[in-house]
Amino acid sequence: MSDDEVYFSCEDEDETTAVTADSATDGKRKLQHDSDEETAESKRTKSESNIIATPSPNTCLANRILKDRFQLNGFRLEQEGAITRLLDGGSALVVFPTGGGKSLCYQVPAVAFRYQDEQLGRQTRGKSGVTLVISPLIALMRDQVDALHRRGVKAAALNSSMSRDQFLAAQDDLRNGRLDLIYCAPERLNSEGFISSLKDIPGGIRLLAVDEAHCISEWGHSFRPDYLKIARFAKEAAVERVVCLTATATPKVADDIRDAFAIPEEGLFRTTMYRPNLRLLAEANTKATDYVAKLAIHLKKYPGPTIVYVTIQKGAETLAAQLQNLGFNARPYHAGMATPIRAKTQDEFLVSQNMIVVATIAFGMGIDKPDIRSIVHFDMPDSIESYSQQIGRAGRDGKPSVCMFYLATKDFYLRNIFTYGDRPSIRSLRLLMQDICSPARAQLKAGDTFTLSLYTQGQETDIKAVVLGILYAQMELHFGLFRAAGMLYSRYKYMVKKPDIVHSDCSHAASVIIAGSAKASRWTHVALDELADSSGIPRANLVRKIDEWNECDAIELKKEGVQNIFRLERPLPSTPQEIDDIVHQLDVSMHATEKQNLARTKTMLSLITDQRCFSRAIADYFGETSTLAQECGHCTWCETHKQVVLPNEPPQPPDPAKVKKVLDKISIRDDARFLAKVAFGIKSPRMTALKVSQSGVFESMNVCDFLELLEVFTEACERDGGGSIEYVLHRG
Ligand SMILES: Nc1ncnc2c1ncn2[C@@H]1O[C@H](COP(=O)(O)OP(=O)(O)OP(=O)(O)O)[C@@H](O)[C@H]1O
Repeated sequence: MSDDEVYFSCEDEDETTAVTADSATDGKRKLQHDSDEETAESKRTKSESNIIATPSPNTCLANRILKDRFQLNGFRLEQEGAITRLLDGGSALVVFPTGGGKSLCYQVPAVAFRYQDEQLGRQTRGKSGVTLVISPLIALMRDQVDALHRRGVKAAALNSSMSRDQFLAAQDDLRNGRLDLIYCAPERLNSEGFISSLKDIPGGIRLLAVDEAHCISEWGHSFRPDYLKIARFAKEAAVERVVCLTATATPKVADDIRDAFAIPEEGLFRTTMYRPNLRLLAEANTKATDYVAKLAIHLKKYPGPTIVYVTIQKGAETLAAQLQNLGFNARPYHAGMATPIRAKTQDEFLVSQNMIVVATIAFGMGIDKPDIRSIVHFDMPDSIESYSQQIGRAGRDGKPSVCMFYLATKDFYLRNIFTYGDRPSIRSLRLLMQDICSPARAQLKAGDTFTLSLYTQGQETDIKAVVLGILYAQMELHFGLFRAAGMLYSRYKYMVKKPDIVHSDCSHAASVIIAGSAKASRWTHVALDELADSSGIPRANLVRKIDEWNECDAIELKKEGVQNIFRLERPLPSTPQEIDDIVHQLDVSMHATEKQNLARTKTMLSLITDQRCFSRAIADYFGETSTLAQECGHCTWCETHKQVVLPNEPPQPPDPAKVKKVLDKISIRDDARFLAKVAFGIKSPRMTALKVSQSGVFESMNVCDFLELLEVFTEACERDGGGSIEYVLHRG
């Protein structure tokens, strides 16, 4: 089908055009900021469509595109409302469960803008702008782009898995207005180059679609700091309208998303998570239980395609092997496995009638298999959000399916490893701030840039990469210290493939590079910073020259040593007091995150152990005002009216002999949290450097409560004069 084969078959085409002109002008060229006029307008549209059966012109256009371009017969529940709102110029928050059809909510408008513009004579061809989709999942981007191409929609993704040629072609298409949709990961918004290239798109960004939008909220279960920058970007790039999409948003998270993107209340489109065909079962087991034997009985009783969720990669491998030994067609799946093996497992699962995938959370996103008959939680998920998303993968064909949750006290150990492992010690935060605010950087002014390797800094300060990312986002967004401006590579090396091009290049940059490079046996190494300093040619010009050779295939290029670039918004803090203030505030915020994660585990536990219907509890958690009865009739509570009780297996108090052994083996006294992590079994960069795992004391006190360990080791550090300060989290 060609571009132009989407026709308007509304009964009255003239009216279509006339009303479209009205509504589209309202939302033109700006983010909708909850103006009274627009609120009234969209309310009127909603209530009118209830009274009169005639759909609005934009609804007509959306339906036509759905049918002609996507070959689908009609919209599901709230899709039409959300898409119409976007085409009317408003922004929206779409909360549909997994598989609910969120993607169409931006794909249909992305195709529609051109037709809207042509109808209105508003834009000339190729200047209808683009829909920018921010998605964290590269595999999902690829699948969606392929599916859109099959439907004749012009879409591309910009991501690290693409070849250079694909990347350049996509950028060229984008610059020249040949794309309806462009996908990228949130991290790309850290690149000043990418952001400035978006400014030149003919017609601008008509719609910004933010997938997995719950990641923007610090209350969400998977907060990602780069998401906070998307809202700032939306304002600065004069994005016309925004659609945020998520499968899980509590009322608090939904409010956060709406606040960040100025989406008024009527822009929220939520459908229920409730699935009448899912039986939600749970049982609690004691330490003495043979969990694998129990699982085997369950899997025999409920055959069919099954996903068994576990928390850690090793757990997936071990359990899959145990099930194979028992004769099941079981396979592991986790992010640590090679991509071709993962792809094979996924492909086989999609067509299998009896396969069991033992997986970490890495499995499931984008899997749209209708006949998954069973989901098992062998370990406790991190939140109700994750639980509901995972059970939502069962029974999409509407047939009865079973979800089993095995609860045990061992689950808390793993959850605590994540929760406590993510909190850096005061020592780490202090080292971080001292490194950032080094005397050399104290000379820099607002607008100047500095570079550093986050990898090296993480190692030196003993902070995990993901946590470092959160801390940097806070320094950027809460303290306004600097902005991430992109990345550069500290080491370049090349092999000449077309000597005629390289050696006949008589530009100044080329001769400086050729003269200043050092040839080893295979590769020629270029020390760019030194060359830039000695030649006076800006580094960027040297990089451009090397990239130019690479783009015309004259060289094979390798870039190494990633450095992050930051542009200062104001001079960095220089006095110890200023630095200490920031350290303290960062610690307070990390403490709050720790508390939130503990509360999330507790809420997950209550869902299973309270005396109430599981389905009702999930609906209440997400603030659904659905018509679901007080009891669903098909969960463990409704079926038995017996409470699932967690066995009373409390942690053991720290054994002084074991504490002494840790202190004997590890001489560190400036970081009590580090010692508690060693004893509990939480890895950290400093531990790897000191080879602590070979000391015989790593994980030696994993039966204890982490906070009790922290108290004991804090006392030991104070006694031994290490001066470790830790704010111990109070219970309750
Ligand atoms: N109106 C519709 N009619 C028929 N099929 C639809 C409709 N809307 C979506 N679908 C189909 O439903 C499936 C799931 O859609 P989609 O991938 O957009 O869901 P999603 O909400 O993004 O799910 P996830 O949260 O898992 O990413 C797709 O195969 C899609 O083609």
